Amino acid sequence: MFTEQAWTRTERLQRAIVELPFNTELAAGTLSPERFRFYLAQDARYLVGFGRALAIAAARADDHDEVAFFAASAHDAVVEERRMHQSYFARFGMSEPDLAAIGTSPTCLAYTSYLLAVAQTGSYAELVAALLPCFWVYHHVGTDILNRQHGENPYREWIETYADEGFGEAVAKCRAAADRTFFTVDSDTRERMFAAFQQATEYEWLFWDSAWRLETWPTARFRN
Ligand SMILES: Cc1ncc(CO)c(N)n1
Repeated sequence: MFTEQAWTRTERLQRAIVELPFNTELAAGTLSPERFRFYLAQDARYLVGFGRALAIAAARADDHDEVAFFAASAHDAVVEERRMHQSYFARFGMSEPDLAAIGTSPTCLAYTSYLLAVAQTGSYAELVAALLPCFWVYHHVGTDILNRQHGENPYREWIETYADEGFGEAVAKCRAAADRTFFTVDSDTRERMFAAFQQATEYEWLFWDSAWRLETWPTARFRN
């Protein structure tokens, strides 16, 4: 099976993700609103890129269930992006100008560019492997954080979205697509699938870490 092996190969990284300051403070409810707002701004942009990569996966899938799964997920990513705009941005006191003032971070641009590059120039197998951590790592983090909850947490709704059973079903479908595809490809492509899974998981680590650091472009000071 691809998915079990891919998880085992990234086990240390998966543990490091759950233990990142961003996630431990999110779990404790002590994360600063500034860091969460920065994260929301980056994630809204990420979700559009992710949605596009999912739509390409839908177009390239050679299995009809996978066409339906990736097309529905593309829809959900963009709908989720809009929901974030409408509810979270209002709740966390973000206006459109505030959002525009937070530039797309190097990590956000790198992650979405990576997914779109694999979508355009990689194989379908590699693309499925690159998309899987976006579902699986999020669900893993969401579930882990939910299990650590006792009492009030201002970030509870965000936590529940990703710990949700519906999101868990998406993880199962994406895993099934990756495992099915793995059996149909040669050994070189299989290695590329493991590498893509690792790469995307590293980007997941970077995404939370960069939100924690309020990451900006060192070159921003040269802009007019
Ligand atoms: C960075 C990132 N990865 C995965 C998800 C899950 O959709 C998300 N919202 N953001």
